[in-house]
Amino acid sequence: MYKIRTYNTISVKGLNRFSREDYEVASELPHPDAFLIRSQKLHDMEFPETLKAIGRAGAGVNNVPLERCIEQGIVVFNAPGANANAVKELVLAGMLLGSRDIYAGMKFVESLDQQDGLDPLLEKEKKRFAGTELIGKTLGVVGLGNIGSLVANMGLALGMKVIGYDPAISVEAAWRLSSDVEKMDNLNSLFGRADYISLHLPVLDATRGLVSDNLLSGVKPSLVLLNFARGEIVDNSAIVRALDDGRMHRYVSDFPANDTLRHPGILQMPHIGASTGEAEENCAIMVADQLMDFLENGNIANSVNFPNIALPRTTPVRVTITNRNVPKVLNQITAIIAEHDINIVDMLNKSRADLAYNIIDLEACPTDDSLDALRSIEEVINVRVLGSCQYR
Ligand SMILES: NC(=O)C1=CN([C@@H]2O[C@H](COP(=O)(O)OP(=O)(O)OC[C@H]3O[C@@H](n4cnc5c(N)ncnc54)[C@H](O)[C@@H]3O)[C@@H](O)[C@H]2O)C=CC1
Ligand SMILES: O=C(O)CCC(=O)C(=O)O
Repeated sequence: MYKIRTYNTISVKGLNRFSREDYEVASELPHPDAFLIRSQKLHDMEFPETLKAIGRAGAGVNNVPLERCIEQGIVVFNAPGANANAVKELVLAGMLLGSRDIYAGMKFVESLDQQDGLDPLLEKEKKRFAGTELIGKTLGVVGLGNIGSLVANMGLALGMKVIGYDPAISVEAAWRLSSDVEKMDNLNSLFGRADYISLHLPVLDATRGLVSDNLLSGVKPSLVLLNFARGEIVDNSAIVRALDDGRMHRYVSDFPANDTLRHPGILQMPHIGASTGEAEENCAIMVADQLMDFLENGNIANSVNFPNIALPRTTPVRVTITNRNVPKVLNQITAIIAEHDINIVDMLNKSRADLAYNIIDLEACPTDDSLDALRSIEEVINVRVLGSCQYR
């Protein structure tokens, strides 16, 4: 029986992927094989020894200590693209909220009491809530991955001029992106040209505090900056300074913080970019399927720290081995298996940065001695036996 410990609200459709015969799934569960999480912060948590995988039902993995997971041989999965449409649609709402004074207008209407002269009052006051249109304006998109490429294409569909910046765009994302999106190789020029800027990049050491006084020094006073990426990418004090000095128009953010609360130029939402039934389902299903294929078959898809790897099952007995990616480990592994007279029927080895991962299908169950020998190789981080001899 595999054990999945859940954190946060995970869609039932995803949880139902785990069969009741083979999986125990609960929020309070000792000795879990895997965690299934959304925004749960794991940096300060000590991991149980049994933990083999973490499934992040979403895109951003800044809540997971990736380096520690590499050291401990824990595979971290995410759900690339599964919530991208939900975020794109909320960006559209953010752009409209940033350019028309919808929110203030609605608050004004809510403040009114029943009265005889309602119509003339509305007609008199409505000029306070006038705005501008999106058509013809320039949208700058920073980060052209799953979400950014959808936002960029949406901007074109709305009749906007779209400029984009992504120094590490993937081949798939580049294919998704319309050729009408102008590629910029300089972030300062993008910030100088855009009327709307939408951020869709991950928070990394290199992107923390990226939107700073420097970038905001040359922006248009009409600028609406949208942050549905992460709060840490933006220096909030620089935003407040730019708004207070009239150097930009609005900041629309999915990441409220103490220093941005109640500012008239800041419109904030409680991190709801991915909060739609569809996105929650897509993410949970994708990650549940990935966790099951890993736990049952050792295959890895959409990992952010391990190589992606899949080998069709050729025998009922499969061993997976994670090791540090240095020369000669594979030789030692195959030599030990041969010394114990076990035939290898099929195997696959892949590496990613400092890690290597092996899937080995065997003709017979490995003996305790052979497993001890494999585990004692200095660079081996973990060894799992899958299939009919899960005795260790
Ligand atoms: N508000 C919300 O609820 C949600 C927020 N997010 C956030 O949005 C981020 C992006 O999500 P996806 O598009 O799904 O990820 P993705 O991985 O598909 O795309 C991220 C893109 O950012 C690019 N990038 C990396 N460093 C960059 C830099 N310095 N400048 C410009 N581009 C850079 C990458 O090359 C990649 O193409 C996530 O990392 C997460 O933090 C994602 C989903 C929901
Ligand atoms: O699970 C959520 O609601 C957060 C989504 C998110 O921020 C992400 O996928 O990166």
